[in-house]
Amino acid sequence: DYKWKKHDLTYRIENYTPDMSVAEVDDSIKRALQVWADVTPLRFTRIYSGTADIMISFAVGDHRDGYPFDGPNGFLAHAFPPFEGIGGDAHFDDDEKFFYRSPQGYNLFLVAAHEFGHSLGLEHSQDPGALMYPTYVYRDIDTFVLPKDDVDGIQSLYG
Ligand SMILES: CC(C)C[C@H](C(=O)NO)C(=O)N[C@@H](CC(=O)O)C(=O)NCc1ccccc1
Ligand SMILES: [Ca+2]
Ligand SMILES: [Zn+2]
Ligand SMILES: [Zn+2]
Repeated sequence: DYKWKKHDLTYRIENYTPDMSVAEVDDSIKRALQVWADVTPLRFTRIYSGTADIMISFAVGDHRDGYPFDGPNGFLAHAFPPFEGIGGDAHFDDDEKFFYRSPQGYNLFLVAAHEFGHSLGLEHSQDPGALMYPTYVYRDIDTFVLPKDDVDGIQSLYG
């Protein structure tokens, strides 16, 4: 079980997608981390330079980590479990169209919340209602509540 040995984690947004405004990306990322902070002792602090525990970036195709992206659709993003170095980092495929609030395309908040589950040590879930289910499902982000399977999963690591 990979898990963070500390509860105060830092994150850094290294670059931005042209699909959304900077403020919309910042808010989506912040709220996606808050989903997990709400149910654990974990706290997330944003930094603007240097190396954060969770380095967040948008990339296309081969971006030199051995897991190249694949153009539109297919893989949307990936994140590394909490081991040293690249562990925790989340990469988003910028060949996707990310949205802030529209049900079309892919909602950045939902994708990021899923990825940060991986960044914190969660694997995929078999529960079709879980956020950590392997494939993206649109959900109304205004009424989004972290499904029980995901709460149980993260609390088994950091409860
Ligand atoms: C084997 C991994 C690298 C596949 C990758 C993933 O799970 N990233 O976390 C991924 O991009 N999965 C696609 C689905 C797929 O490739 O079939 C996805 O939609 N991931 C983002 C996602 C999944 C569930 C809820 C929200 C977002
Ligand atoms: Ca893709
Ligand atoms: Zn990557
Ligand atoms: Zn995943």
